[in-house]
Amino acid sequence: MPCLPCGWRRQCPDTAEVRACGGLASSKGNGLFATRSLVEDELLFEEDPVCGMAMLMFDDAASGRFCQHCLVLLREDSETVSCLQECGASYCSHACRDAAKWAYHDVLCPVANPRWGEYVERARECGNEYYVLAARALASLRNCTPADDGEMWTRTPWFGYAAPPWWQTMKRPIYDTDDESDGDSASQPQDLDSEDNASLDRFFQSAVRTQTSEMAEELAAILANSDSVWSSLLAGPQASEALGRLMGLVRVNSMAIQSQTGGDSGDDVELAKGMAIYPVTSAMNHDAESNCYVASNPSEPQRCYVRTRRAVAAGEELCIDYLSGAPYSDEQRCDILQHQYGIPST
Ligand SMILES: C[S@@+](CC[C@H](N)C(=O)[O-])C[C@H]1O[C@@H](n2cnc3c(N)ncnc32)[C@H](O)[C@@H]1O
Repeated sequence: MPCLPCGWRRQCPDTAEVRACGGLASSKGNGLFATRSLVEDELLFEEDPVCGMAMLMFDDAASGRFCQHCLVLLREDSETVSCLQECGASYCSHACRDAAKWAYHDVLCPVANPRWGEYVERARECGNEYYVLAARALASLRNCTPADDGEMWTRTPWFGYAAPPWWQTMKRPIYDTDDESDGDSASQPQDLDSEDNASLDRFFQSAVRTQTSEMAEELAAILANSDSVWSSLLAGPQASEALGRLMGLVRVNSMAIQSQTGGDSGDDVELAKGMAIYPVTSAMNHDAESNCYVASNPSEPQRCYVRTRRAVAAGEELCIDYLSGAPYSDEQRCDILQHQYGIPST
């Protein structure tokens, strides 16, 4: 297979560069910095997701109505293009079908590979579409040549992206003890002390690791015939760690995307939700008082546009608000930032 440009490698625009946050901010890892002064509402750059990873979140009702690759609405009067294996996936154009096929669909098609259908079903049972995004990311590697040496993870084109083990990016669920509808409130222990909590946390993390290990084994089998150069990522005892870090990468770097291509308001608004990883945008750290924001255009839902909110000096870090526009209380925001992203409350 020819070595085609790999979307994971970050190609910065001339307005910005990725580098380590130094000094007191060094615990943030890398960040994106302005290479020159910028004016208010300046378009810094625009980009598409790496390997075209827009996807629907197990939303069967919506999935037939939106392009499976770019999430644009498939209008009744417009021509659609179907997966050549006839798995039911529809696309808005040949370009989208080809892009999906190149990135992941020729190996991750439930007709070409029935084990893939089973994997998606398991991901759905786990209520976790990150497993699907992680699989797409791994499948996309077959188009990339590994860097020269080092252990396999350091040779991936996403080496350098934040990738905590994903069991560190989630909080043990707390079930609603007020909800008596399931009659199970007696099983919810009240007044746990810190030792009980720590023990339940350990139990939860170990269950997540076991689940990840099973999914890694399944994914290794699915990719076995297509992904030989990279198969060692999911081989041996390190397999669950590798998938766990990839899941963590997906969890802390993906952005919600939304397609809204019906009427402006009322019942005829069509909504589809997806997630995607943007190579350069994913280098941007969070700031509640951010100097930049991410905009999108409903007719091109997967493309993101990063713009300044205010004038920015050369050398200043460029940040976005990770939870911008989300209807969370201050307490919920702190909780999500801390548990999902590992960002301490200020
Ligand atoms: C999308 S990545 C941002 C780029 C990342 N710093 C890197 O090195 O690739 C999100 C991760 O960056 C770190 N991060 C982002 N904003 C932060 C902040 N305000 N304070 C501390 N860490 C932050 C957290 O580890 C978070 O999970």
